[in-house]
Amino acid sequence: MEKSSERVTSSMSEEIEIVSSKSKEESSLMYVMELATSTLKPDHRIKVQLTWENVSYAIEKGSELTTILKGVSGFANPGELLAIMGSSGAGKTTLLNILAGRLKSFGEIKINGTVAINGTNIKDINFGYYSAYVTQEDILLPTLTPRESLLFSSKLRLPGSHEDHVQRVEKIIEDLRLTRVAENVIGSITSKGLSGGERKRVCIGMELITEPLILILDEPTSGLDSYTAEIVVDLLLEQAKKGRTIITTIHQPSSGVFNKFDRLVLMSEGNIVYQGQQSESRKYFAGLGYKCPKLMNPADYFMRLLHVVDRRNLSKEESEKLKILVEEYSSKEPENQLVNSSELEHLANKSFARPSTIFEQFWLLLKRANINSRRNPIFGRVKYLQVIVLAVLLDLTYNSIGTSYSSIQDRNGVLFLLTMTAATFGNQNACLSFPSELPLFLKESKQGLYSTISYYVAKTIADLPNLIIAIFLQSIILYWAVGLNNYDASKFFIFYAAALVLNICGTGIGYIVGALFHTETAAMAAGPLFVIPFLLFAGQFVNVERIPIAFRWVQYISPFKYGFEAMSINEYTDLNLPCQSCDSSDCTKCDPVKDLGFHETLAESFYYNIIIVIVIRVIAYLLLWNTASRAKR
Ligand SMILES: Nc1ncnc2c1ncn2[C@@H]1O[C@H](COP(=O)(O)OP(=O)(O)OP(=O)(O)O)[C@@H](O)[C@H]1O
Repeated sequence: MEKSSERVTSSMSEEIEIVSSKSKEESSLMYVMELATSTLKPDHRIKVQLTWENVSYAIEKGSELTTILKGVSGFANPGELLAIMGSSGAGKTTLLNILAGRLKSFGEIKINGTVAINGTNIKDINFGYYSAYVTQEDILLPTLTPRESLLFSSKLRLPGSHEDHVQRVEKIIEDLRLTRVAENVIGSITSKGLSGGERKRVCIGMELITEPLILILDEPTSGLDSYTAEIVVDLLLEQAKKGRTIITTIHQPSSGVFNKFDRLVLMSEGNIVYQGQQSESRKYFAGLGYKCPKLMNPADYFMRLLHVVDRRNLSKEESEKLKILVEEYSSKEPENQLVNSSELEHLANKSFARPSTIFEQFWLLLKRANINSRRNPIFGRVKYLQVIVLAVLLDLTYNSIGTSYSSIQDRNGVLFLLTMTAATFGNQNACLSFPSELPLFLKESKQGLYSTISYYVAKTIADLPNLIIAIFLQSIILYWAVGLNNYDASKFFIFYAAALVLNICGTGIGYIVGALFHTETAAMAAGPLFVIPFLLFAGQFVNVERIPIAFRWVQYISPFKYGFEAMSINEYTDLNLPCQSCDSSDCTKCDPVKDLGFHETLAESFYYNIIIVIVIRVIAYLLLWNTASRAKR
């Protein structure tokens, strides 16, 4: 929310004001006109140098202080690709995240030092306006195509007409050589789709949409074969040639990839032990007595040189080696920065113009969620398969249930099985699909692209059509075949409405579990715990009048109790069933609803369930909002 409000602060008048304070050459009328009418992306002619000075990162737990970064300094120049390498646990990702402004002192984490662009501390400007960050994991919606992903990314980030966005996206598709796969569904590890390299290029493309002047990437080649890794690095070099400042951490580059870096930062145990031109690195280490064999990949050699067996307990040999490397690096003449930050243009505190109102955001998210919901097998094919198989199974088992006394057990069985499956299928499906979308939501929410409410309402609405159709199909297939109450047409529709509300409840509980547990596996494991108590006290397993007093309250908040009750009242009203002991003369009519211990009317059971649906959805929203707020810190 904070960031999105920052985004609004930019206005055309501010842009013009900023321009007027610039050098004579830049404030030519043409330039003013161009900026004033631009789509408010950073001006690509500005060159940005990123510097960091004496950056330290420590974790203070009581009296124990663990220092992860030990006061490191350095710079990244425009037009260059800077690679940060080092042994595992050296502090590469920590440094990268500090440079990207993603880590702040908080609680036990203490961060010191300054990070600046063109001499301005990144804390004093909206760094997100000038920079973009590509995470190590590919955060994408697997159901979308690259073209769709880029188009939504463009529309959510920048203002402009549909044609502007399409043009921008097509240019990126061409630049990132994604034309051949632009219409293919992205897919994921479990569902076939784009290759790892193609997915990574889509991720980079989604960040390049705003034409950032600084691009920061966390291990963009991890998991890729050496050839694909080279393609990705080539693309980064192309972006650097356009004047961008590119910083990336990288794990084990092939020699082909290594030789492409312009500059190199080598880290060990929170220290920088080399910083300079990549082409000079072999010579530098050879000068210290660490000569890389001619036929060996220098990256492998440096990794072996910097490797330590146990970070907390360095051997004597490792400590001595590290001491020499750190001392030699400190005594080295400071590297010529090539671009002096004082010569670079001072950067103003600009923000992106707000691309859309909350309703436009909602509309865009609804369109995206709709595509996702239509193509998502969990909410699509799997859901239909679940309900159809269940309906056919019930048809075959209960076929023409009849109106004998024993049909009461069968009717209760059918209705409760439907209640149970609504709870479990809905819950499971949401537990599987909701957390899988969470990383993208959190990333975009952190970038301030939209509000949690826009996302949540769009997602909730988009998931409904499949549910409405699937439950209708299920009801049609089983209602008459099983032989449920056929008194009049309203019976079927009330049954359908109760089943639908039950399914909406089941899905809603899945959203709660997903928002609480964040990963599919954890949500799937925890999911049943959130439905079993409500099912236990829904009236079938234990007569509601016999529920222990301590647990009696559970039935009042159980959506499955009210759903089962609504279906039972609908089923048994206007249905003449004989009593068990009926001997024709003084036969009293059976009352299975009363036998189940239900007291509400049909309207009341619907009313309470609708309130519960709303409460469940509000709880899921609050949990999601809380997760998003925590991720923004
Ligand atoms: N918040 C934290 N709490 C505790 N330890 C942390 C925290 N953040 C980082 N560390 C530790 O700091 C060290 C450096 O972490 P970092 O992720 O920066 O290493 P890295 O060089 O990127 O390693 P790798 O290549 O294995 O990803 C690691 O030992 C990590 O466990």
